[in-house]
Amino acid sequence: ARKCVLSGLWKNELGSNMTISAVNTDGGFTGLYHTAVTATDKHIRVSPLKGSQKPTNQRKQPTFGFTVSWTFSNSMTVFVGQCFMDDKGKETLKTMWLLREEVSSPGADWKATRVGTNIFTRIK
Ligand SMILES: O=C1C=CC(=NNc2ccccc2C(=O)O)C=C1
Repeated sequence: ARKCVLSGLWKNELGSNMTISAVNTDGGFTGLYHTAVTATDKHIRVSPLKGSQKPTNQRKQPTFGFTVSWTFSNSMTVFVGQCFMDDKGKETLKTMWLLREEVSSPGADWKATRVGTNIFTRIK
């Protein structure tokens, strides 16, 4: 199939894994994000994710967004990107993210959000 599908198991260049459930008819999906980032020494590093993608009946390489609510910190990350498929059928999720940390006061708001890129490739 020439369609790039979000459901399944993915890993990013940090070594984090994410599992995305079946995408429902309105493009919604949920999943679990297992971070490789040792942000804290806590062992629980699986966090829930929720997102949506553009339907693939019209699109072959849909855009999507999802939010990870980290279970081990007061931070939140939103990812936005597109699902690409190369001519060999290999799928890649090219994303940018915003990581919002909880800060103690509005005066610290300026330093609360980080931005970056992540590339996810399919596992198995
Ligand atoms: O409280 C925190 C601090 C750092 C975090 N880094 N993980 C990420 C941040 C952005 C993109 C990917 C990841 C990842 O874990 O793969 C997560 C929660």
